[in-house]
Amino acid sequence: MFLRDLLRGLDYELLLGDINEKINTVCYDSRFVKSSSIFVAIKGFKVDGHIFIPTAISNGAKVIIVEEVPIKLIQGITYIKTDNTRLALSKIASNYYDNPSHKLKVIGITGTNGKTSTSLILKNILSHWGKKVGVIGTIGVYIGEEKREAHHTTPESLELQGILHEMLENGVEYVIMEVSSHSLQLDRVANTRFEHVIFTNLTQDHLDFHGDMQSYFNEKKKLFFMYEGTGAINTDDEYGRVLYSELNKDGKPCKIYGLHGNKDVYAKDILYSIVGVQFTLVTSKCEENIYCPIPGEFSVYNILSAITISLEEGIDIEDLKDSLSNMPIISGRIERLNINAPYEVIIDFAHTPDGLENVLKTIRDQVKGRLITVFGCGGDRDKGKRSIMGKIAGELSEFCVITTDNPRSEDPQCIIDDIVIGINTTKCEYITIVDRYKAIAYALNIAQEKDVVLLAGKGHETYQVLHDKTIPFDEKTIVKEILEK
Ligand SMILES: CC(=O)N[C@H]1[C@@H](OP(=O)(O)OP(=O)(O)OC[C@H]2O[C@@H](n3ccc(=O)[nH]c3=O)[C@H](O)[C@@H]2O)O[C@H](CO)[C@@H](O)[C@@H]1O[C@H](C)C(=O)N[C@@H](C)C(=O)N[C@H](CCC(=O)O)C(=O)O
Ligand SMILES: Nc1ncnc2c1ncn2[C@@H]1O[C@H](COP(=O)(O)OP(=O)(O)OP(=O)(O)O)[C@@H](O)[C@H]1O
Ligand SMILES: N[C@H](CCC[C@H](N)C(=O)O)C(=O)O
Ligand SMILES: [Mg+2]
Repeated sequence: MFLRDLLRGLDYELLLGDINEKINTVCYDSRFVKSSSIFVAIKGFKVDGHIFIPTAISNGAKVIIVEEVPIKLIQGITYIKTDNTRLALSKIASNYYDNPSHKLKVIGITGTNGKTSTSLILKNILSHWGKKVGVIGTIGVYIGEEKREAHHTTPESLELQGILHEMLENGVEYVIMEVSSHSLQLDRVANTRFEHVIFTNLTQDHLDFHGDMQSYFNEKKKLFFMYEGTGAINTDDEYGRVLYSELNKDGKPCKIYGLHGNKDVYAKDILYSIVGVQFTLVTSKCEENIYCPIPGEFSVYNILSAITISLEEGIDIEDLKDSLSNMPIISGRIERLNINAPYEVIIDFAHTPDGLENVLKTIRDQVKGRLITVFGCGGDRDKGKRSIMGKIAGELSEFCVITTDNPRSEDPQCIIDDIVIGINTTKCEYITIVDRYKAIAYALNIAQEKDVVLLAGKGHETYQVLHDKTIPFDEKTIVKEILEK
């Protein structure tokens, strides 16, 4: 492959060398550079990738893409300068893999909560319809039914374009992709063509990274300048309404969904139970009974967004109803464990104030005994959400066990102290136990007939990230192990 082909569509300045250079691979990490690579130097949050240029060259890089002109340019090496190397990486990666997103129908989902859940609902609908589907998100990457682990919710552009290319080679027609705000800010999804996009909601999270809600919203909004088909927006959400009014002004095709007021797609006569939801779906063309075995009001929102896109794609309503009623459980999303005990244990990924409030309210209505909540908050992430989550858990539970989530580089006790500030504003009884295994054991030990124990925050995760290592931590196995003892 020639460098000139990889640079197609990119604004750049040739500092030295030749754009007819032959290239084998593209890298943004000097440690993975091989002979005849392009090395893209990225100014990171921790280090400036420009300092690794000499290492990249000694590892075989023939082309260096920079934001800043290096002090010394070496003859025989091609140097390209561009304003934003993360953005350049996305362009080069898309060209390298022959722009796979242009040959796929990529559906992007953004919002604070509900991306993973919605992506898996949509995957099931499209698969049931007979399509081969790819999914890229928090739980992993699916190519059809083959599943792989993922390090990010939305991968770096080079990996993303590689995955899209592989999906295309494997006969995938539709790709459903969670688009995180980090990925929008860091140009991981730039130069990707989206067919449809979904906005689920926006509530507090990631303010450690974005600073404030407006900046967080501005990143999410970027996805809505990247689609060619339809944008589906939850306008029960206040940020969804702002987004819709901005797009409407520009005449961009979008459909709104929700539970309240005038919507293109909405639900009425909703019946909630611990095993699922039932409602009447109303659109301009139909009024149909829908059942889906995923509980909670938030699930109705996720289902409505998936329906909105499915109808845009022309899926037959009977097909749609059939796939929704046979929906498998979503791992770690309000998942009831199959255990031999007089009480229930539910695992959920709620790790934001809104997510926790939603899941607690959903369970609250169904609990005949006490609701015992075991939760913590992640380290090195938005500190402001901790006391809010403490208050919410305290207001909606009979008892809380405050413990560790993924502490990362922080002291777990300090994270717990932040949560305690919030729970102390409520009347809820609680205990703090740093060790999450012991915290779960404590909750199961005090649980009585008809109680529900909610383990919130880790959902599908099978590990715990401590300051110096990642250890196996699978809550489903742990609960069974504790009950067997
Ligand atoms: C905050 C954030 O997103 N950081 C991302 C960012 O890292 P960074 O800027 O700190 O990178 P850095 O370590 O300073 O390195 C700068 C450059 O030097 C290069 N380097 C570094 C060392 C070396 O020896 N040689 C070398 O070339 C690096 O490869 C990099 O290109 O660029 C990296 C490369 O793409 C990402 O892996 C990294 O994700 C980190 C690990 C991360 O944890 N991100 C999370 C917060 C994230 O993205 N989460 C969202 C989900 C959020 C949600 O729930 O909604 C996600 O999409 O996963
Ligand atoms: N539409 C929704 N609105 C609010 N809360 C939701 C919604 N859907 C799911 N939740 C709650 O939020 C938790 C996370 O849901 P999900 O994993 O689908 O979100 P996500 O957007 O993918 O999160 P992440 O950003 O961590 O990838 C769930 O376990 C549930 O408690
Ligand atoms: N995608 C989310 C996952 C959080 C999961 C929770 N268990 C935690 O570690 O905080 C994030 O990176 O903020
Ligand atoms: Mg997710």
